[in-house]
Amino acid sequence: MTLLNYLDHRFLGGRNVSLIKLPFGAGQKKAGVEEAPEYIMNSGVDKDLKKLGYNVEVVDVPELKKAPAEEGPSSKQLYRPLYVSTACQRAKNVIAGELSKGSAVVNIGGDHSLGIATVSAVQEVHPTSCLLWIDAHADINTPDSSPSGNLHGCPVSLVLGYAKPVPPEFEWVKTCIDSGRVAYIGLRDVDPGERMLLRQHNIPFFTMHHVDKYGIGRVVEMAMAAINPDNLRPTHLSVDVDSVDPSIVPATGTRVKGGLTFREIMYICEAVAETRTLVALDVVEVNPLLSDKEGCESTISVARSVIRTSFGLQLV
Ligand SMILES: NC(=[NH2+])NCCC[C@H](N)C(=O)O
Ligand SMILES: [Mn+2]
Ligand SMILES: [Mn+2]
Repeated sequence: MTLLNYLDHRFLGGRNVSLIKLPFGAGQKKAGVEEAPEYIMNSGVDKDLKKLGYNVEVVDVPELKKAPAEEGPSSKQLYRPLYVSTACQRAKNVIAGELSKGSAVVNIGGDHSLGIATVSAVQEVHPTSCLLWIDAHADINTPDSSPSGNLHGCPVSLVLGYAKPVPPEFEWVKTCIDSGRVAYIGLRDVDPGERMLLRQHNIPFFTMHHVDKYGIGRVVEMAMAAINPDNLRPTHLSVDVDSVDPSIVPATGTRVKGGLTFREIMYICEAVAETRTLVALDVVEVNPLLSDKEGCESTISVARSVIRTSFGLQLV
């Protein structure tokens, strides 16, 4: 009997994974999310991946912690647009560099404004890839529709080209993906402007209501059928840990009740691993300062499990 090796990737020749530490948190206002890469790395994710047979490279981008001297005026009511833009431009270059070597990347945030960088980099190197966004939130506010001014609520609108006019700080961001290659799972806190965009552009989204109604198996099947039929596209999986229920992921800045169970998030990662199309994984919004020791450990262990499972832990 021959088994398909779990390392047989459809798009990548080698078995190289770059773990990229992105200590950045100015896409929102709570301190601590920039400390997460250190905590997540210390949980042993590099050893996990080595055990699975990968060559692992750890890349740090420590300069993301340094804010520009002056924020400068912005036309919009955005929080720290210059800092977010500068950091994302830097992160994008580092991520694209790793992807260009033929490696898969794990982008360890940091807050979800880094999605501007991760999607830009993935689409530059793998221009046909699809994006599966796992989140309680849609993060598709435009600078105008954003209720908070926090850019971690806006990355998807920027890469889809929906932010009009584009704030001057983000003119470098290309419209690099189209609505037919983006799907969401886990939504349960969507702003009115976001709902309008999702409907207007026909973006497939599966809320927690759909997860309850159809079960996670059908939901993942429908989401992948919409954006990656027949696994012909590389996959970018962007996991905001607040997609998971706050009872097991309390250390995050925008908790919303009624999230994915541990098995449901693992199922998503397993199903993506099984496609052998994963080129990039984001793990964002862990904030170790927002919970007690136990809550923090639980959150980090979920982040660690997301990484090793997406890279094939359960595959035989
Ligand atoms: N990546 C996140 N946790 N995003 C939360 C976004 C919350 C809200 N929709 C906003 O725009 O501010
Ligand atoms: Mn979120
Ligand atoms: Mn998010």
